[in-house]
Amino acid sequence: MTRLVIETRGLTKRYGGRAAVDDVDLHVAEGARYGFLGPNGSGKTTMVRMLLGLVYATRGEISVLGRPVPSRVAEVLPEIGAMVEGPAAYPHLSGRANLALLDASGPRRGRAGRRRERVEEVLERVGLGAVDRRPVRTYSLGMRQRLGLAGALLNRPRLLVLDEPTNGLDPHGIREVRDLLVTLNAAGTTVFLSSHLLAEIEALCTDVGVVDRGRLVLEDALDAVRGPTGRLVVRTPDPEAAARVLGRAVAERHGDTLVVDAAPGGPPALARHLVEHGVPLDGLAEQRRSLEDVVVALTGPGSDTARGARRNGARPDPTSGGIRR
Ligand SMILES: Nc1ncnc2c1ncn2[C@@H]1O[C@H](COP(=O)(O)OP(=O)(O)OP(=O)(O)O)[C@@H](O)[C@H]1O
Repeated sequence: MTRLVIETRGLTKRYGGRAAVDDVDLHVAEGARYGFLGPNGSGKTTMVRMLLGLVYATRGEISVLGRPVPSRVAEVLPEIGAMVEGPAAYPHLSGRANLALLDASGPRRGRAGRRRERVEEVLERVGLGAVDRRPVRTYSLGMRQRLGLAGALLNRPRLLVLDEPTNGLDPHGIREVRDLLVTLNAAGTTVFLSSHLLAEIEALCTDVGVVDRGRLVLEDALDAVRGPTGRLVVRTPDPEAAARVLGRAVAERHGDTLVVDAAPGGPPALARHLVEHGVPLDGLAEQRRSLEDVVVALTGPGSDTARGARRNGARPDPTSGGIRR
């Protein structure tokens, strides 16, 4: 049985009459890269803060690394690396000096030399090693974000809990953070991150939880969410000929790409049929549902989650179902 490193039951946080987090049962398996997806204001930060014992729930239970939170949160914090809502740092000190302070205030032990090594190591890991001794007030937002991530790594944590870790990063920085999280995860760290970017979760995560106005509307493995649509995607330098040969089986056409209703025999039979009729092929693949389609289907096209997902860079892709023109 898979071990859960985060589990909540009926977790609810009310501010006045309004539920910021509403009756959420969350399940984060050990070894996962879990994306908690929702638009601004859907309750992500509140959830992250409750997991870390920074905000108390109105109702419900939380277990992190097998211990109840908040009652035994002090036991688990040394095993967690966290970054919540724009990392705080002393602006007049360098990134190094900030990390050294953080390290000294943490549970880590060791001689001064070892502590210095630890700081250098995490600075290198997040790509700030070359940033010399500039004060943090001269850092860009992306650099501050990396510094926060470096702080989260000091513990060599078993679990990383990150609230919008790529906020403020340029595409290059986003890719670097993604690669870093994949590397850490491959070495055994479970990653829980919140994001309002559907494309980011699709690119990085193994599991997804979708939150809409405080409620968890979907939780599953991304592979399961992105199941086959029953159609095939054909790429060909001669789409006219392919369209003639395939006739009514063609459901959609976009440039050199055709989306075709699957026939008995699947991709091999279709490839044979096309080649026998002289249609050259560049590619043939099963079409899979996109996370965007699933989110829209669950929350409605006008929902905050669906709109936010589209606004924030989910690109139409014919290899995924639901291309819209
Ligand atoms: N301390 C607070 N007092 C009152 N309302 C709050 C408080 N913190 C959050 N809320 C409300 O709870 C809801 C969820 O906020 P939360 O910050 O958790 O969402 P979020 O998904 O993290 O959004 P964002 O990405 O904008 O931070 C919002 O309506 C917010 O206004």
